[in-house]
Amino acid sequence: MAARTVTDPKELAIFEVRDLWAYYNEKPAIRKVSLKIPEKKITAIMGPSGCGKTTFIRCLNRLHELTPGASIKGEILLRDKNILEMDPVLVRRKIGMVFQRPNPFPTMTIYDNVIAGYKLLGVRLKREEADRIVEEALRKAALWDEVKDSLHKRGTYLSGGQQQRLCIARALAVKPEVLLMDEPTSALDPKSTAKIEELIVELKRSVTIVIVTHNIAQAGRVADYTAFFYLGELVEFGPTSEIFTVPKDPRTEEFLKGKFG
Ligand SMILES: Nc1ncnc2c1ncn2[C@@H]1O[C@H](COP(=O)(O)OP(=O)(O)OP(=O)(O)O)[C@@H](O)[C@H]1O
Repeated sequence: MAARTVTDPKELAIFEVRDLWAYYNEKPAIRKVSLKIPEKKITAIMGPSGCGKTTFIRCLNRLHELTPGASIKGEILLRDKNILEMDPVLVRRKIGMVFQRPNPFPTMTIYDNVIAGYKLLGVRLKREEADRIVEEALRKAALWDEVKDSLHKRGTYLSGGQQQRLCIARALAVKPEVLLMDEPTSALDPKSTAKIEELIVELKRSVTIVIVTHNIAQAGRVADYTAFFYLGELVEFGPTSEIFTVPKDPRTEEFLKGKFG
């Protein structure tokens, strides 16, 4: 069945994915996916376990190809430039990622975690500049007030929810154009989850967000657009309000009713 890929024509697409295939040892996990991801919006990638959600977003910042035996075919245009032909380090600077489990660098302080991206890129920052970047990123991640007096303590001293916001600050510090989030709240309690969801909605003013979520209610709460994947294919894509109320494909409807995975 053909995928429905509707976005409001007034929305600017930051990504245009064309005929994307992604493989593990020649076995396809993503099959001929085409979609446009709108800029400064939140797009949720939804679907049952194993349908290719994580593989798909890992293609968007070229992490997929780091898996042994993995390969990609197709085009991923970031503002008309194919990222598959760009320097992967530059791609990952423009397209940040936050993972399922908070993963601050355990031996580093909160401060050093936030500017770790610059160190990895070999960029030397003056003290005042580093201070400014750290404060700005922690404020954007809604963590500044909680940590401003303990910047030189280790990141791992924070609670799980705070650690995840620290990881968001670390990703934001290098000023990405897109933030990919792979089930960012699945390891968190409801209160920390609510705080991160609030933050995600706030962040779309400055950055495009693509979020993988198992949680249908979460997609409904935060996402402007939703893509539904099944067995590596994009089944349906459109404004969340439409996908949730009038899904065009029976597989989307079944999923939304909780009938599988
Ligand atoms: N490193 C790997 N090597 C081989 N196959 C893999 C690897 N990672 C994922 N796969 C396979 O690719 C397919 C898509 O997996 P992926 O993790 O992208 O799905 P997902 O929708 O994110 O799943 P989940 O919701 O369970 O996290 C699955 O069939 C999975 O078994």
